[in-house]
Amino acid sequence: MARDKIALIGSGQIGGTLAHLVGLKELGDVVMFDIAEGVPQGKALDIAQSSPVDGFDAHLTGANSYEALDGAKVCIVTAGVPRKPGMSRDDLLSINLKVMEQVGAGIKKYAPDAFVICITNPLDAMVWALQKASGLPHKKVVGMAGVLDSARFRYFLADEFNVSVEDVTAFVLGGHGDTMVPLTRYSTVAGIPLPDLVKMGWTSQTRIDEIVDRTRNGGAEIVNLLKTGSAFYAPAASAIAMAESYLKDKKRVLPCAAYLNGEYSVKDMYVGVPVVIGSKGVERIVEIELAGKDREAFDRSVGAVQGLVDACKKIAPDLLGR
Ligand SMILES: NC(=O)c1ccc[n+]([C@@H]2O[C@H](COP(=O)([O-])OP(=O)(O)OC[C@H]3O[C@@H](n4cnc5c(N)ncnc54)[C@H](O)[C@@H]3O)[C@@H](O)[C@H]2O)c1
Ligand SMILES: O=C(O)C[C@H](O)C(=O)O
Repeated sequence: MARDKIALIGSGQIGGTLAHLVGLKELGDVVMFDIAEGVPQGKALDIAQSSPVDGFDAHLTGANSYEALDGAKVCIVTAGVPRKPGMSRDDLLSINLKVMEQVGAGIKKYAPDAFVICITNPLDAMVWALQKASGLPHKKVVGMAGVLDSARFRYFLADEFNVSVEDVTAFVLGGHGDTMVPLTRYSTVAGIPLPDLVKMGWTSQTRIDEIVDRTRNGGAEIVNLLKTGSAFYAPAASAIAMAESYLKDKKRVLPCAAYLNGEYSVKDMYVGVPVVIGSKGVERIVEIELAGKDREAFDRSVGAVQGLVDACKKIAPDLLGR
């Protein structure tokens, strides 16, 4: 059986980690694409040379031309620039918007049947622009952020309770920015929601509030430590979970930036909500009940994403006609 082709558009920190994970997990053959000459070729060769040691079979190549995407089953987009200390993700909007226009055109021409996962920031606006620029169906274009933000929340909670990360579930919804919404009511240890764990004396509301705050600032914490760029191991692992659910039709329920057309009372926008990912792409939007403070926080977050999408529309009005 021929292996699936996975195209990684952007071969920087996340792109390289993605290629390595695709190999280690034997998810398919990899084509790494970048505008930097030699970088995708060098990384692909380096990772290919690790395959005899780790015992995986995958064909890895690098390219500087969009033709290399031809026939890709999955495209994962990290092309663009990351932020540095003192910057917000939103500061990347105008530079990365131009990149999304180029990448969208490349995908439209060479990989129109692919499942596309966007990672480039500011995420919710960039996945919106990428869908417009590529013209692919909404259910085949999705953004990665919620899996990462929820993984951070899960990790901090597991650490707080001194339990396995495997037994902690969490959902972080909304936009991938300072307004993201970690949902305590839908976050659990072995099925026990966080508010019940507070009542049981496992922790205090103050500690939960501190963990929520750390989760919201999880990206900036790493940017400030690295100084030269942003997180890449956990973001790559998160996108791989989404790609794997598509390739293996696992139908995992994952928080992703998905296109909403009325769900959650949001129209024509990508925002983080739980979705089912299977072989058809985003197969279902899971509409959970949001009440009180959670609903207010979600609406505030949607407002922030709307502001970024409006900025995209101003900078690139031609995207709207697509
Ligand atoms: N959604 C998330 O949760 C999340 C998490 C981490 C990082 N990010 C974002 O992902 C993006 C990539 O992060 P990184 O750490 O891999 O950055 P990086 O700088 O290491 O890699 C980006 C790559 O994109 C390439 N590139 C730039 N313009 C391009 C173009 N027009 N066409 C093709 N390639 C192009 C660069 O040459 C570089 O190799 C950033 O925007 C970052 O903010 C998002
Ligand atoms: O924080 C960033 O700029 C990168 C990414 O969005 C993250 O959350 O790690």
